[in-house]
Amino acid sequence: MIKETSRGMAVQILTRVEVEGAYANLLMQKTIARLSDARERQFVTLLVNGVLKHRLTLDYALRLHLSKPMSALPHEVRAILRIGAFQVLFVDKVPPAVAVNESVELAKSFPKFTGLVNVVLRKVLTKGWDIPWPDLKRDTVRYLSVRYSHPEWMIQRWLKRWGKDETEALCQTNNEPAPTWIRTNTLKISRQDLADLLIRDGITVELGERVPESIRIQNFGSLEKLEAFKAGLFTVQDESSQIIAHVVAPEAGQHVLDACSAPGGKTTHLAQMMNNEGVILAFDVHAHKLELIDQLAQRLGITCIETQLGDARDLPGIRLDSQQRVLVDAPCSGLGVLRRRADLRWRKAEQDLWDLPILQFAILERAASCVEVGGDLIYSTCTIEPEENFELVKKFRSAHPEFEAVNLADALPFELKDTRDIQQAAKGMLQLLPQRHGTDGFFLAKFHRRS
Ligand SMILES: C[S@@+](CC[C@H](N)C(=O)[O-])C[C@H]1O[C@@H](n2cnc3c(N)ncnc32)[C@H](O)[C@@H]1O
Repeated sequence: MIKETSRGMAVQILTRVEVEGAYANLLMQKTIARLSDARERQFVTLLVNGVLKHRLTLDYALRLHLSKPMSALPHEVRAILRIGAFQVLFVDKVPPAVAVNESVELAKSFPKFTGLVNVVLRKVLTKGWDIPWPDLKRDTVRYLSVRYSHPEWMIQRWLKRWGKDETEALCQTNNEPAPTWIRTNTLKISRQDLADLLIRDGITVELGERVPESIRIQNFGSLEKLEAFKAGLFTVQDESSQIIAHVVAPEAGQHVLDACSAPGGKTTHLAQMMNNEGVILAFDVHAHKLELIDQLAQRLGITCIETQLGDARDLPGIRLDSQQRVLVDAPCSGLGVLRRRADLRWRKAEQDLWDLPILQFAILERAASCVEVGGDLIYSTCTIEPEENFELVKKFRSAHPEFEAVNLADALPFELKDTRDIQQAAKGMLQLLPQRHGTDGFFLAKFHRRS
């Protein structure tokens, strides 16, 4: 049995993720709840997310000192080696010798492998980053894949689209820790007043430049414990996601449909913009996720949302031409948020980029049929792949001439600077890219139904 220390817990979580395919985030939340010390909880999170993200690089570095493949070792021993190598190579605040000794301690639960863990990690420590990488020029895909721990199929796509330098920059950004953004609940407080409250709680704040409600926060413990959180003064939402409600631009009293709404980040933002007046029909295909919307709305003091269980390809009970605004925040591959979701890169396959656009297109078409004449349709995803974004929108536009593109320069809450973005925006579309914009990868498009 592995000890219940913070490193031991990280080994348990990583083992279950690998063996059972468990979702790292959910499992981690449950497991670290057993720890009373916030710093220990943070350390487990750092180890688990770090190993998940950098797994390919770590295995490459470890394999140099192993006579057999990692797959020949018990799962727990693999996790111990990866955690040890991660601390040695990536974590400055842990002295490398401590990282190795603690890993050897853990490996004592697997006596046959204690010596191996000791020898291999000491070699990793001695070599450091002096690693013989694949040749960058001759084998660019493999180099970028093992150097930045991304699947080769992703690298191949991005290289074709953007070339080596930009692909490398994207991979680097994906490996950085994601910033935490919150959205002010403007039904209850102004952004400045909220920022002042948070500063009094010792939190570092920075007002966002793209969205008038956004605040970037640092140096916080458990957000749920803050009075401002309990009072519903804010919710956690990336700044790029906060752009969407501004582009939808609903007005108080309107009928709005949110076709894929859970867990309710954008739905509740729409409600704020409508001053909680009107009706938002919030659909989702998963009942348990609809409960999250209800809980969030309750905490934020929002009452104009009606959650409805249903497939957005059917939208049962919704009349044609009945909605003034329709949002399709589609289920997608999520390739724009790899820095935020540590294990996502290993959960996706290129096949998803064939299957998802079929679902996305069917949802978009049905949702479009609900837009009233003179109303607006907004499509968004958190991916950077053209099949789910530009190509899908192009197909939709040619099938639906009753919709015209809305120039996003007039709809966005911030000014575009890059000429490429300005040109795209004039055609009603915008692709935010982590490596260019420093945001999550996000796509949005807006169409107006002609009268
Ligand atoms: C990108 S997420 C939506 C995020 C949400 N708009 C927010 O801001 O919090 C996509 C959602 O679509 C839902 N979904 C997937 N397939 C669906 C379908 N066929 N019909 C309706 N919802 C679906 C998923 O359950 C997921 O909650």
